Amino acid sequence: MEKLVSSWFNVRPLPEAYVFPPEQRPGKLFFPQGKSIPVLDLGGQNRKETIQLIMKASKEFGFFQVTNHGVSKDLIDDTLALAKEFHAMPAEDKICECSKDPDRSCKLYTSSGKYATEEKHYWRDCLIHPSHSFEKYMQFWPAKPVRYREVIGKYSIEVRKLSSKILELLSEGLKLSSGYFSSDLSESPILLINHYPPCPDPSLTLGLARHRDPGVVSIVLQGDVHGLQVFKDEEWIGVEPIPHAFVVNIGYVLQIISNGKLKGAEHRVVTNSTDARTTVSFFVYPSNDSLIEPEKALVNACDPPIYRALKFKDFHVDFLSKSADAEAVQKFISSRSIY
Ligand SMILES: O=C(O)CCC(=O)C(=O)O
Ligand SMILES: [Fe+2]
Repeated sequence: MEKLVSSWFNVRPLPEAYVFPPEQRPGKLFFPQGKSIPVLDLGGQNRKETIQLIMKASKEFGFFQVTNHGVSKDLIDDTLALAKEFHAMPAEDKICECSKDPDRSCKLYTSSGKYATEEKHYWRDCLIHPSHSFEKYMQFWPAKPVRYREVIGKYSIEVRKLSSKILELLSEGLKLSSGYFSSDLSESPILLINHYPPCPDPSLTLGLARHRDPGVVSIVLQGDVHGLQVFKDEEWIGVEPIPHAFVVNIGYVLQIISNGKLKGAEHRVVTNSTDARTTVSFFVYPSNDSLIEPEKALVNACDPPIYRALKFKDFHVDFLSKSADAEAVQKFISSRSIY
């Protein structure tokens, strides 16, 4: 395997393979206070009001944070601690812990996962595995650190409940039936444990390139280190770390189902020179054979489908081949596509 950045991050200067062309570099790393993505209190009593706020945030930003979400602070702290402990292990141990499944359901990679073919590498290592079902996949999760399966198992259950709560609010806001998303549309969630070590020159490189997420929604635990940014009105907005809050964003699948009423926002990760940043992303994914298309109840003669029907696996394979290129993905999913 190519070398994990966490194994050599203190090498100086930043190697050429990580230096992005000037137009893709992060530019300003710090942003004036003021512009920020919405923060929603999910513990509020008024469900109607919560739905209005979540719909407004999903339409205008495609990104928001949630507090009072029902996942305990202790579990969040334990999860982040385990995530950091995993990436702090020696490379041989990490590789060994992620090599148990011949079908590679659990993988450790560096950069984007396309190391051999990408032009530049990202300053990031990533552990990725299915979050459910436990019966099928937990046996392939890392068994070291020793509490990994116990803590990440509990976290997977709680964050999945939170995703269902959020999807219930969104389906009500879209006037879809209750339980709309608790179907094959949310059957195959995955977890990514991202790690961005301190970087010798954060102004020249990226932790993750500008992208939209592929799934229904993503729920990200970003800890207390800055780095995530959202592109809004032609500028990058930093997502302020709020202790124990989750960052939620709309993925392509929900954009397609809602026929563009809700839109995924482009985001990226910048690095810093002093603090390692470890984050946990939970992606709500449909099963591979789910048909993803604009929901019939949301289209009509005046509002025709702007996306075509695709099996999730076909969309996903294509997405992975062109994830950073929003225009290419848009072309592929468009109802006017000539594929
Ligand atoms: O690490 C982060 O803050 C965000 C990660 C992300 O965008 C992703 O996993 O798709
Ligand atoms: Fe993302």
